[in-house]
Amino acid sequence: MDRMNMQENPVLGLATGSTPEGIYQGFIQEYNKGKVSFKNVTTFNLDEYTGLKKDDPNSYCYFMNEKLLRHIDIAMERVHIPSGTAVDLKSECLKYERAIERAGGIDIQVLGIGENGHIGFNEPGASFSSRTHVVDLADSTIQANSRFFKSVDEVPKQAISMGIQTIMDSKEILLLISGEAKADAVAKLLEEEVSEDLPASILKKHANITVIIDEAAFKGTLSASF
Ligand SMILES: O=P(O)(O)OC[C@H]1O[C@](O)(CO)[C@@H](O)[C@@H]1O
Repeated sequence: MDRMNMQENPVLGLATGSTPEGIYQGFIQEYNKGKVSFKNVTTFNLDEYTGLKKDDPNSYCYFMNEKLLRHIDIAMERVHIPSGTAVDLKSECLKYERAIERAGGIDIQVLGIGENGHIGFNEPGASFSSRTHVVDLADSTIQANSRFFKSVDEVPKQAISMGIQTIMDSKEILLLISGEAKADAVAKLLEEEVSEDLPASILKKHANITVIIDEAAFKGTLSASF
């Protein structure tokens, strides 16, 4: 928050999922206290399901509005979330990359991690050189995210996601890891080499990353070496 205040026009990369909700609550609290304004903040979200309309309660657009955007003074024209209902998804991805470039790149990217080590929706096997693209969701991701849907069959099978290179181009990354369900991914991160089989492993090569992890996700592995 302090660093955000220091910059005149910060560009924030935002994530969805349960993990960053506390940060968004913090933003809203600081805004309500009059300590921070989001008027000059530009945001880019990591990803969006394909096929869900913006007002679908399971879309990431809806999530962002509910959890953060409608509570603060951000200018909606500065908010960027890929459109999962665009007629031409490929050109939507290109448009998104260009918009990030035009904004001068992402200053701080807030990031979570999937149970299978995905970042954004870049599943195991995704190329480290990928840019914003349409992805097929892994079965394990569909299962994990089915908790938000009425049934697993309703979970979209595809999404638009910033690519791994897009994420790595962020000037700074804040990686948040919470809960026992992430413990295996964390153990692999600590033990295994950097490999496309574990998308989050590339983060070890980022020059400016902060990791905040809770005890449950850490599961007693006390010799982290990022
Ligand atoms: O924080 P959660 O709900 O475990 O989500 C894990 C990750 O999966 C995604 O939702 C997929 O986009 C990430 O953005 C998120 O960090």
